[in-house]
Amino acid sequence: MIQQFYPQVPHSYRYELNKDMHLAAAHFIPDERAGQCQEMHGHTYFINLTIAGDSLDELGFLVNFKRLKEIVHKRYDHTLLNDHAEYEAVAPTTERVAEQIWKAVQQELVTLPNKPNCLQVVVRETPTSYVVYRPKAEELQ
Ligand SMILES: Nc1nc2c(c(=O)[nH]1)N=C([C@H](O)[C@H](O)COP(=O)(O)OP(=O)(O)OP(=O)(O)O)CN2
Ligand SMILES: [Zn+2]
Repeated sequence: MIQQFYPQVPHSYRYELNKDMHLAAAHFIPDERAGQCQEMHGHTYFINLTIAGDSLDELGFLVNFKRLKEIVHKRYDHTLLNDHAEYEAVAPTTERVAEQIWKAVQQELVTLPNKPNCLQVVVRETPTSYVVYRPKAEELQ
């Protein structure tokens, strides 16, 4: 079980859902300024998604927890992040990973009739390092 305190996102939506997950992935930062991180190495990434909205679907879900896991975990678990198309031009830093996860999740949410939004993505790369990604208001539906 994943237990961690996360930063809160201020909002006025009626419902807020949080989904934790973790996945194993390798990466490297192809720049000599990255030091040791230039070498391929692995992490267990811990991810938290915050989804919010004012309406639920016919099942009473903001969005199915299982679908959120599929979008992120299925795509990245046991992969080399650098191999993914989204990291062809930019390195898979924790910041970029959080941003790409937000894009993938929000892309799904805009297809839902109840129109939830992903307000925050937290990606923990190591026990001492994590990133919080929050979209701009104009990127939300
Ligand atoms: N802003 C960023 N800085 C660093 C990133 C990153 O994605 N964004 N990534 C790395 C490395 O990939 C590394 O895996 C993580 O670095 P770090 O947290 O320094 O890892 P340590 O376990 O060595 O941390 P300690 O707190 O010193 O034990 C580097 N920087
Ligand atoms: Zn790393």
